[in-house]
Amino acid sequence: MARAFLFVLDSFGIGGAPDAAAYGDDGADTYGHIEAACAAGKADVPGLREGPLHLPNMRALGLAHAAALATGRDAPEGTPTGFYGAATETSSGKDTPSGHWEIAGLPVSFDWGYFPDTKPAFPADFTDALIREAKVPGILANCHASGVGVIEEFGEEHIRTGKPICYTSVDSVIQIAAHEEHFGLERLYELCKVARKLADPLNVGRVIARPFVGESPADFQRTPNRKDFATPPPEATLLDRLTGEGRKVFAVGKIGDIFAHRGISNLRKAPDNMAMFDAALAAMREAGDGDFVFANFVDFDTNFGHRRDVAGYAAALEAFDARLPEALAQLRDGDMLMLTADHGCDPTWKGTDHTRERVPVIGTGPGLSAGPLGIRASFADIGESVAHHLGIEPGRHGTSFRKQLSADA
Ligand SMILES: O=P(O)(O)O[C@H]1O[C@H](CO)[C@@H](O)[C@H]1O
Ligand SMILES: [Mn+2]
Ligand SMILES: [Mn+2]
Repeated sequence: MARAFLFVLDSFGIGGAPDAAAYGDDGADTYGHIEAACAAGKADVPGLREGPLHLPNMRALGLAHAAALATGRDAPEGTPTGFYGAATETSSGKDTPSGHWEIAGLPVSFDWGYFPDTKPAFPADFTDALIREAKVPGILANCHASGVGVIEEFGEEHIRTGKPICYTSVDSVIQIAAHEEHFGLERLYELCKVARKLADPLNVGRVIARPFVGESPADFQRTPNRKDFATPPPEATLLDRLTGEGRKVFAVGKIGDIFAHRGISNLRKAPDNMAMFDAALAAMREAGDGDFVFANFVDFDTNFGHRRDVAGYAAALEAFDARLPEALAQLRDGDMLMLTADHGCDPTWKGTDHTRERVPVIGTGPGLSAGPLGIRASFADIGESVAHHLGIEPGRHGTSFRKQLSADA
């Protein structure tokens, strides 16, 4: 029997999406632009990082080769030790649930509900019902916003009035920021549950609790107690199919929230990428034959992509890459480790939102052959390859590339 480990570097796109122009993202390339900025000395922050982007372990697996495939650039020198390809998203949303559900074999074929970039952004019916049912004195913001800025702007008024800060973005989200102590963390979660119920008829992908601490704009800070209230996937995902066969699915980081806690046998959350890496390694040690470890590393997106912090993103990639050998050292016969992403969030791009990009598919395992997988037509090929590797029936979407990885294929 086999085991499979899939690590999602949240927002680590590699450019080249054929439909990027439709999103205003033509040319967006998270990896390519970070690498170029580093090479040009524009991501030198003494004490944090300096010099060219240093990702020796992901490059060895084939990251730069995958990026060349995605963008049509010339392949770099060297022969990767892993299998590598680039995957194109077929779901229309460039958001986290769309990306992850498609990776797990379920492309999103319906349209999410979005809110217009107007003030107010939320329909009056929704806002009125939220205020009434959650018994809050009103709401603040009610617009498109970036999470850190909106807390700086409305945080003090929120503490004074008890009105939660409600905002959205180009994603299908309702985000609610509230102070962990003045408003209360549990109360914020309860408020989000009311918002979740009211958001269902609007087809909104996620309601997100964004707790923060601090007393003034100078020291307001979001805490790791963020919680996503996602709508459940409309069909069985790889996770449901695996647990339905009695396999264990270990969800690390945000994975549990993204799948509305369906198809998950074992949940591990952690406050940051390095702690999530520890949690992923622990799950790898515990996984038995036929089991699946699915981990999301969210700091890339939340702390650096949306914040358009190139040096921070580069440093986070370098820290992740430096730990990859620990995961590789855990691999035993029958194992497959893959790295991918759910969308882009190019820190050199305009605005603060995600960017439409292809994602890398790189991986390895004892006995799996190295070499190119080409451009995969859907992220679903990743989940289908996991299904194939773990020996369960194919799903309805995507094409497995697992056979290409057999030495005897
Ligand atoms: O600016 P913050 O609050 O981090 O918001 C970001 O986080 C949300 C969820 O990933 C996205 O929709 C994006 O708007
Ligand atoms: Mn994401
Ligand atoms: Mn994001």
